Amino acid sequence: MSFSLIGGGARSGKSAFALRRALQRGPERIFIATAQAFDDEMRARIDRHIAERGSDFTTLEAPHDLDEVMRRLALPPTRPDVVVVDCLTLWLSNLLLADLPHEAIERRVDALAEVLASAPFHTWLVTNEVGMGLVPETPLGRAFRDISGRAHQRLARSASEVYLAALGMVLRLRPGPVELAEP
Ligand SMILES: Nc1nc2c(ncn2[C@@H]2O[C@H](COP(=O)(O)OP(=O)(O)OP(=O)(O)O)[C@@H](O)[C@H]2O)c(=O)[nH]1
Repeated sequence: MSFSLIGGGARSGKSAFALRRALQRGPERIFIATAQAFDDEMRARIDRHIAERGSDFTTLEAPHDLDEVMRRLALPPTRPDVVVVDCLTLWLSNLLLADLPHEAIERRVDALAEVLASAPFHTWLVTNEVGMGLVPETPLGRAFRDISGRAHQRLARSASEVYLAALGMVLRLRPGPVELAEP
């Protein structure tokens, strides 16, 4: 079908925007989280998100196998109306931290782009726009920045819509012309 890519910085409102838009689709909604709760602060944050979503979405967790989970969802009998993936960048960092070679990660991004574009439901793919600050000090940080940037270029090529959340607004980059919306 088609997918929307939405990026932005931390607390830019990108996830809330994607969730609101997803609510406008059919009643079978799935939320796929790629985050893992490694400490109490993250656990509390995740619990808040779960409470906010309430019963509007069925939650799946896919910190490493996002591409595989999307492939399975695209097959009958599972047929959601809409899927929200939050977020691409954490999935990429999970793969990097699992020591996957960079080329293998890029192949998985390709596979993800293909399944998102062909799935029989719409997907909102949330991501963090990284790389606009200082050059990261560590090789791992630099690899993450580069892999994220390349993944965004790849995914934007296949996305039917692309949005950027910044300065408390959501800017629609595709389809043009540029449009402003409340975050
Ligand atoms: N494991 C897990 N993670 C979740 C769940 N719900 C949300 N998350 C994670 O929470 C993270 C987003 O939370 P925040 O850090 O508060 O949001 P943010 O990206 O800084 O802010 P926004 O730009 O407003 O979206 C995402 O990485 C999600 O994967 C869940 O049910 N389980």
